[in-house]
Amino acid sequence: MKFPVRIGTRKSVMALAQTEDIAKQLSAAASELDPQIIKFETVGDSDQISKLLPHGGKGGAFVAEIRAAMLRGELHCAMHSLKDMPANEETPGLIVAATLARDPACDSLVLRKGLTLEELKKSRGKGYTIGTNAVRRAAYAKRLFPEVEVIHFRGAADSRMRKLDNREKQRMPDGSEVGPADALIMARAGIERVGFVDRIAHDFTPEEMLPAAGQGIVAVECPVHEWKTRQYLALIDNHQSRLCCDAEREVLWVLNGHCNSPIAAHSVITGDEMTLRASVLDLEGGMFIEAARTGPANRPRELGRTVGLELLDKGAAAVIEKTRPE
Ligand SMILES: NCc1[nH]cc(CCC(=O)O)c1CC(=O)O
Repeated sequence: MKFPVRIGTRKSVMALAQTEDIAKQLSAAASELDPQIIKFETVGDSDQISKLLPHGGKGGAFVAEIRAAMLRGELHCAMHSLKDMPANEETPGLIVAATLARDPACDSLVLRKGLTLEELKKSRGKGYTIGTNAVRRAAYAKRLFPEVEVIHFRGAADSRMRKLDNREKQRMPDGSEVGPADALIMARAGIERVGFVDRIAHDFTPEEMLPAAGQGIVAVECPVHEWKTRQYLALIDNHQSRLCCDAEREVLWVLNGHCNSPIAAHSVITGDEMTLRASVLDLEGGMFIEAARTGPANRPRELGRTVGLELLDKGAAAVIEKTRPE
């Protein structure tokens, strides 16, 4: 007897690769399972021009429609990039039932053909454009290449690559155009999942660019009452990922971040200790508030709370409020 498991996902190349990974891990963990991938086109995907805010930010744009389908009982579970899941609002009735083993958490630099990292460094970015829509990446990019122009650039990972290579401009919400981009900053995990690893010119170290909370972790969300599904998902839950997830998301929770908050949080486990670093950046990249602590790896929320409170002590709330969408 086969048990169907209906897994909801967005239908971008990256999202499908992540969902196929879940399906493969479930089949390997329990041969009686028959994972089925149910594809959704979300507002966040179909509208590639607007900033995400009109759709309720990342959480609203990408996560809400699939969550609603789960709550209606149409799905057993759903794939999310943990990074895209808001941490400052709970969805009653849903739980993160599995976090897969983490892929690299770092951000990477991708360059158009003909441009080298040396040239970008030597020029301090002068005369070049870097495409990203993340305030965090923009702020770090400005610190690394002070004279670079950061331009709004969004779309699925594979379509960003195509726009870079074809030297396409990016249309803006008000009808104007920016670009083309000379370089992009994207998550290494996403680049790997869409098959463009050979285009990576540089992996940023955590000192150069601290990743977003949850970056590189695929999460499976599930209705709390789906006991059978939860039991199966427990088989593919990775303990270390879960600890990092809890620590990094606690920082977001303490800071009451919003979808556009310039917050970074990244944890590393060594033996039975965890080191958690987090930062809050102001929009122009002029101000970096940072905190780092090491503590027992099996107390991730305590560590997250300590680091979050230290950031607040150092003035993080004012910076976060400044960037809050109207
Ligand atoms: N916002 C889109 C998104 N959500 C998760 C990833 C990367 C993969 C991951 O962090 O698991 C990306 C693309 C990017 O940030 O470049």
